[in-house]
Amino acid sequence: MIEVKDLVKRYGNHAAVDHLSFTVDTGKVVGFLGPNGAGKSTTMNMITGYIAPTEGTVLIDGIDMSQEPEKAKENIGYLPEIPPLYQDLRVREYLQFVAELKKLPKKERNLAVYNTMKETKTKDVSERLIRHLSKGYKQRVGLAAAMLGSPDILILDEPTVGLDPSQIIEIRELIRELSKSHTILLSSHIMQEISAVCDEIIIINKGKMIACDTPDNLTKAMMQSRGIHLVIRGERSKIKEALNKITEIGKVQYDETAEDGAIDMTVYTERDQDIREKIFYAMAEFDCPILEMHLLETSLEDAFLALTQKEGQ
Ligand SMILES: Nc1ncnc2c1ncn2[C@@H]1O[C@H](COP(=O)(O)OP(=O)(O)OP(=O)(O)O)[C@@H](O)[C@H]1O
Repeated sequence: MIEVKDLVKRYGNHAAVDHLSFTVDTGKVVGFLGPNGAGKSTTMNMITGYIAPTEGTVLIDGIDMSQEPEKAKENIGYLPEIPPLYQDLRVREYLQFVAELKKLPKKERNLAVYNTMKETKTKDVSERLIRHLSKGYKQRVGLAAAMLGSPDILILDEPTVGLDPSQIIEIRELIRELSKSHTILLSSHIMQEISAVCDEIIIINKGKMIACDTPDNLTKAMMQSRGIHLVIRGERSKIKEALNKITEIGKVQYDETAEDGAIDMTVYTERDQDIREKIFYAMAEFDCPILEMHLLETSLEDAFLALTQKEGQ
């Protein structure tokens, strides 16, 4: 479990992280989302004990990172945005070296390296020089290094940045697999990325938390209005009269005529309300058959942009 309480990091007068508090419960995969410069890496560096906070505390399974850093770090595997790989080492050599750094007992190292290579599917490249690996494989090796020592908590900073679409899918699948046995905090600036694998999403901007919820709830909560697209046969005046009966409707946007004698439009409700049945009965009362009706869903990407743009202005 990760507990972040009132965390602040100042560089001069600039607060890169500004009173941030959140919890990542054991076994959960939490996405840490924000635009470039939002403070994600700075926060992760404080959680993993790489930099000290200006204010606030980080508890890893109840152990205070600033009071007992060695003990707190024992249970964390960290994949920084740019993994510090030694380009001139072979994959197995590098992982052996990391195992030594992590003070794994000598007789356990070979098996630990073998197991992490198996889990991260890097066995095939174990004897290759790191400099000759593709970006996707380098990321896997970074992940393997983070996993050595079997930490329960994995902190992954933008693990798919710079990868091509097929490599992104592979890393995403790997994270999904790891999520079965780890607590994971994963950062990204791409909403789609995070919603695919996370139980919960924390959105930060300018060092502050602006939202924290499940991907679904976040989408719902962020929908300021819900659109319903309609194609209705009938006179415009009659349709307008019918719609006037539905008090929840905020705005009606008429589009091009869909087909002869039919009106194509989008109606918006002010809140997250489903008025499809009301539309059905109102149109039936005015003898205006509904030819088409469907909800326009707000995507998580839209919600994220709306949030960060609003905050960023
Ligand atoms: N060592 C530093 N000295 C001064 N300012 C810094 C330092 N490290 C980070 N910052 C500033 O703190 C803010 C947050 O940076 P951070 O790298 O944490 O953002 P991020 O969300 O990880 O962004 P990105 O996705 O671009 O890596 C930025 O404005 C950055 O310029």
